[in-house]
Amino acid sequence: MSKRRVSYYYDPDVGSYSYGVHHAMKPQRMRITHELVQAYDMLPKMHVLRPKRASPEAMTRFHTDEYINFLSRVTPDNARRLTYQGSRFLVGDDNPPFEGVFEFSSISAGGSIAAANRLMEGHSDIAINWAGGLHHAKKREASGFCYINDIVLGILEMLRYVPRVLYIDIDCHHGDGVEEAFWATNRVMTLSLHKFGEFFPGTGLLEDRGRGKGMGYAVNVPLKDGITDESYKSIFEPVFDKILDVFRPSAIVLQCGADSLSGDKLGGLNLTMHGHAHCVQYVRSKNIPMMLLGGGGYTVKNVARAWTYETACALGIERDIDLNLPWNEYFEWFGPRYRLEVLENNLEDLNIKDGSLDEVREKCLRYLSELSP
Ligand SMILES: CN1CC(C(=O)N[C@@H](CCCCCC(O)(O)c2ccon2)c2nc(-c3ccccc3F)c[nH]2)C1
Ligand SMILES: [Ca+2]
Ligand SMILES: [Zn+2]
Repeated sequence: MSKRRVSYYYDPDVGSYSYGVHHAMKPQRMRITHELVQAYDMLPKMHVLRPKRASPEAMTRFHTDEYINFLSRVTPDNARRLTYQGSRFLVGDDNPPFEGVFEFSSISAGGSIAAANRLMEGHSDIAINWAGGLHHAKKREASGFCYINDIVLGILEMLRYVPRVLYIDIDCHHGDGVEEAFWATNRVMTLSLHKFGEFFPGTGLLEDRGRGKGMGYAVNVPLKDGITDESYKSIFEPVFDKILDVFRPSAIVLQCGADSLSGDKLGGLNLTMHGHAHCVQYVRSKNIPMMLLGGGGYTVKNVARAWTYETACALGIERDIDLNLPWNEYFEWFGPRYRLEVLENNLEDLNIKDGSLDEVREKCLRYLSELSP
C-alpha cells in the first residue's frame, strides 16, 4: 500500500454532546474512535488538527439565514416557541433541540470545510473528519439526526478549486440532503448505496437521476436486507469504475456511515468491517484527493472498530496492525473477544435470492453509459 499524506480532524469536545439518553445517535462514538486510533499509535503518522468551528456565515453558504439564526438560538427551553410548536426547523423526535446542538454542528461542519481546504491546497492526499458525514440535513431544516450538512459545505469549498467532485455514500440510509443540494448540476456526481423499501428516508429510487444539467449525475443503488461483502463489492466496484470513466472527478468525498455494518441497531445490512473498509481501500487506490467522513452507526463499539480500521487503511498500514485490541479507556466495551473485527451474521442476502442485485447493477451501468465523458 503506497503512502499517503493524511490529515485527521478532531475536536476533543465533540464526544461530550448528547442527543438524549433514549436517542440512537451517540456523539461519544467519535471520542471512542479517537481513543482507539490513539491506542494504535496512529496519531504520530498523521497531521492531527483541531478544526476551527464553522461560523454562522460559513453555514449560510448552503443553509438559509433563518434556519441558522434559529439553530444558533434554540435551547430545550425555548424550542417549542422557536419551532412554532415543532412544525418548523426541527420536526419529529429524530432531531431534538439538545444542549449545545449548534456548537456540535459547528465542530462537525468546521472539520469538513477545513478538510476540503487542506486537500485542495495540496497539503494532504487524504483528510479525515469522523464527526462529519451528516447527509440528511436540508437547506432550511434538520432531518435524520443531522442539523448542518457539513458534506454540502465541504463540497462547495472544493468547487472553488476544481471543476468536478464525486460524492460516495455507504451509510445504509440514502444520502438525500447531499443529492438534493446538487440535484441540478453536473459538477457534483452523488452515488448512494442504501437500503430501500419501508426504510428512512424513503428516497433514492434507482430511477432518480437528477434534473436538467444534473440529469444522470445522481446515482442511486437501492438495496435489500442482508447484503454481504461479496455482493456489495460486486456492485460498488463496477459502478465506481464506470463513474471514474464518464465523470473523471478531481476530488472524492466518501461518507463512511457505519450503520451498513452487520449487527447495526438500525441497519439490517450484513457487511463485515473488511467489506465496509474495502470501499475506502478501493477509492484510495485511485490516487484522487479523498475526504473521509463519518455518518450513521448505532452499534457504537463497531462504529469505533470500523473507523479506526479505515484510518489505518487511509495510512496504508492495515496489514500491519494487531487485530487484538490494545488497552484503551473503553477496553471493556469490546468484550468478549477484544478484537478489531465486525463479523457477518447469518442473515439471508435478499439481493441475491431474487436476482435484483444483477438487475440494479445493469441498469446503473446503462444509465452511466448515456453520459458523454
Ligand atoms: C416520521 N418518520 C419516522 C422517523 C424515522 O423513521 N426516523 C429514522 C431516522 C433515521 C436517521 C438515520 C441517520 C443516519 O444514519 O443516516 C445518519 C446520521 C448521521 O449521518 N447519517 C429513525 N429514527 C430512529 C430512532 C429515533 C429515536 C430513537 C431511536 C431510533 F431508532 C430510527 N429510525 C421519520
Ligand atoms: Ca447511503
Ligand atoms: Zn444511516
